[in-house]
Parts: sequence; C-alpha cells; structure tokens
Amino acid sequence: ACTALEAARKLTAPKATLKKNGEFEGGDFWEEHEDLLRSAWRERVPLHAELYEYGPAFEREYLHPQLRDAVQKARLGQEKDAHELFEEIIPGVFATDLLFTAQFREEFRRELDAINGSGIPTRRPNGMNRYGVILDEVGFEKMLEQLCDAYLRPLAAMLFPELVGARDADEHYAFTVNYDTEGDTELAKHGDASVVTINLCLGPDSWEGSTLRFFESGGSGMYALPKGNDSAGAGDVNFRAGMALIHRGQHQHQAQELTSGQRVNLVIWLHAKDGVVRIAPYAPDEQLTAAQRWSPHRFL
Ligand SMILES: O=C(O)CCC(=O)C(=O)O
Ligand SMILES: [Fe+2]
Repeated sequence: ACTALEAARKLTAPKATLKKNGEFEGGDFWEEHEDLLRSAWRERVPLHAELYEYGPAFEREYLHPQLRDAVQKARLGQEKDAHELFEEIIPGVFATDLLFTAQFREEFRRELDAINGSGIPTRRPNGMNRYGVILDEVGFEKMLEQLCDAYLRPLAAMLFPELVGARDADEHYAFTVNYDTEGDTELAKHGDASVVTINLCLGPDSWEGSTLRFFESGGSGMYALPKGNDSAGAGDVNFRAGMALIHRGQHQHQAQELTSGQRVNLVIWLHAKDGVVRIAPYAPDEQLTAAQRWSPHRFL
C-alpha cells in the first residue's frame, strides 16, 4: 500500500496561469484531492516542527520581546506601549518591525523552501498571486489561530476599533506571496477579502522595486469611515525584512513591479465567520473597550 504522502507526490497539479480572477483555477483538481492532500501534509515531517506548535516556547523564540511586553501590559489595562509599537506611515497603514524575531523569519523561509520542495502540490494562494502557499492548508492553521487569538486580533481591534467588534475577526485566511523575476512580479490594485490585513515581510534580503502602493479610500455611504477618507490615505511602502503592516482590507493597494531579486511576504486576512467582511463602521459608543479587546476571546 502506498502512503498518502507517496500518492500526493504522484499527482500532477494544474499550473496556475490566470493573473486575475484565478481563485477557482483548477478547482476540480484541488477539491478531488483535498482529503489526500490533507493527509499527506500531516504525514510529512517538517523541517522546523516548532513553527507549527503555538505555546510558550513559540512565543519566546518567535515573537519580538517588545511585542510580548506591550501585550502583557495591555492585558493588564495599559494599552499605550502596544500603540507605540506602530507608526502610522500612511493614514490608515500602521507599520512595525517589532512583531516577530529574525529567527522566525529565517526558519519560516526555510520551512517554505522545504514545503515547496516536498513534492506535494500546493494551490495558488488567491485569484491574483500564482505563487506562494496557503498556510492553512499545509499545517499552520492551528498555530495561526492561536496567534490571532492571543495577539493579532486584539491588535487589529486596537488600531481599527471602528471595524473590529467582538465577532468581526474571528477567522483568518493566511498565505504567502512570492515575487521574483521568473514568477509574479507585480499585483494589480485591489482590496482584500478581510476586515483587517496583517502583512509581514519575510525578506529574503534584497530586491528592487516591489513597493506597495496604497490609494485614498474614497469610500462613501456604507463604506464611509468615521474620520472620513483622510483616515485611509495614499502612499508607497518600501518593505524591509521584518517589517509588518496592518491595514484595513478595504484600503486599496497594489504591488509595483519587482525588477530584480525576490520578496516573500506572509499575509493574514482577518474576517468574521464564513468569510464575512464587515464594512459598516461602528459608532464610537458601539466600539469595544480596551479591556474587552484584550480579554480572552471566549469571554466576549
Ligand atoms: O505585495 C504585497 O506585499 C501585498 C500582497 C497583497 O496585497 C495580497 O496578497 O493581498
Ligand atoms: Fe492585498
């Protein structure tokens, strides 16, 4: 008998070709082999098993000490340090180098190489990016869920209290994007299927071009932001390894052409159950308090 891993390695996956609206490209293949692929990923021995196992050791090795300190204070009622981790580099776009350690980035990149070299086929991450990996499908779902519960959802709620209420970021969808001159070099202007997006640059080291351009919101009606469109501005971001952005999913953006090198980012979309994305903002008196957003999720 052949193991799931052996069987998965014998599959011939359809290639990702479409540069937009490619969400369902090869959909039949991925559905037909969903169970087999899930079993194969479970059988595969990872390079860095620690990356898949959320807990105190994970936090110690992989989360930046300043993040851990600030979040500990926020849970005790003092949110100031957590705010100060971030700089609002464009209205509505918050940047920080203080979420993950360099060790996390290096081990994660090596794990991605191992995943890509495993012989198990991987599905394109979304309708526009053809390369990259859906992290929830290769074994990271549980770790990411716990990371979102403990850190990412409260941070998103702190930065965007008008959009993240008690249930608006209960679920995540996480993937990587990969830009290099042989594969995808750019990404068309779009909004994400998320209420809030966390986008971490994993490096590797150097590339040219590939800035992320944000566009003024221009929203009205249901999309009108409480502080007006001035709270979602235009500007270009030059990533560096370790830099993470947090922005509203509806804040449109576009990756400019990469002209040399490679850029790999880890992207986490937060949304409500079943992929529902909140767009109507909460009035100030409907928003979560600091104590509510930092209290363990199950008590809300
Ligand atoms: O190029 C990037 O870092 C952004 C990727 C992105 O916007 C997306 O995948 O939704
Ligand atoms: Fe995006």
